[in-house]
Amino acid sequence: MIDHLLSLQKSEPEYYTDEIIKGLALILIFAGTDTTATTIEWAMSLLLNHPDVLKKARAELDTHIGKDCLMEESDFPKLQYLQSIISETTRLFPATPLLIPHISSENCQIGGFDIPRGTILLVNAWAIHRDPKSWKDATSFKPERFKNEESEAYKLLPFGLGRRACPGAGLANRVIGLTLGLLIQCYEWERVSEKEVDMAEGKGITMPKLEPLESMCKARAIIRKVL
Ligand code: HEM
Repeated sequence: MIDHLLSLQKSEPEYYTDEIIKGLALILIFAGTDTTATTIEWAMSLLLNHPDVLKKARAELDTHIGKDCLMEESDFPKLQYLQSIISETTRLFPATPLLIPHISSENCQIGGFDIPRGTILLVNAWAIHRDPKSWKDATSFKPERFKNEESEAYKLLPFGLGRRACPGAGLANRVIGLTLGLLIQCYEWERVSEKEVDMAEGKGITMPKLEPLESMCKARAIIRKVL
């Protein structure tokens, strides 16, 4: 990307200044790292509290990828349950729960409220994702609800919607899917004690866990085969 921007700098130096290029690189790092890492941590925490789901995800990987090679991006279409786990994690714990503030460009009405032009608007994705009017058993972790993607996935908005939606959604899904899939494929995971992992939320632009996740893992046989 930087290579491309530097070549644009040659043809349009007044727009593609070093500062603009630095800004673009920084926003991608800033918007893309913490959000992705936080989502993986929430997903692992949910899996540790739901060993049945973890077992089902591992079985899916063992069935469709096998025990001799590591999953790759091209395997995603075969791993529907893994995708459902990611969707259900971003439903319950959207990394940016209030998305990013927007300003109304015209006078408008939202949900019966008159909104003057220039008003700062926040979308509470966290509350929308847990609204019992939209979701059955709204606060429970049930990846199965996304089995028929068409019926439920359209109600999710962890990446925002429309023209200003997250341009990194595709990359994030691939990085989360690959990381989570490989963690499940390569290790047996367990909680550090009988006690469930604390799912309390901390504060921040991205929503961290209040207590960082601690867990135990044991390498599976596949590690010896592939490394
Ligand atoms: C789980 C991971 C991620 C989540 C939950 C997430 C979520 C979001 C949300 C909610 C927005 C604002 C959308 C709105 O206001 O309507 C946004 C914007 C943005 N995201 Fe992401 N994001 C993630 C990963 C990434 C990655 C990997 C990148 C790039 C490498 C990225 C780059 C951006 C950028 C540049 C914007 C600003 C877009 C604009 O203002 O037009 N994000 N993201």
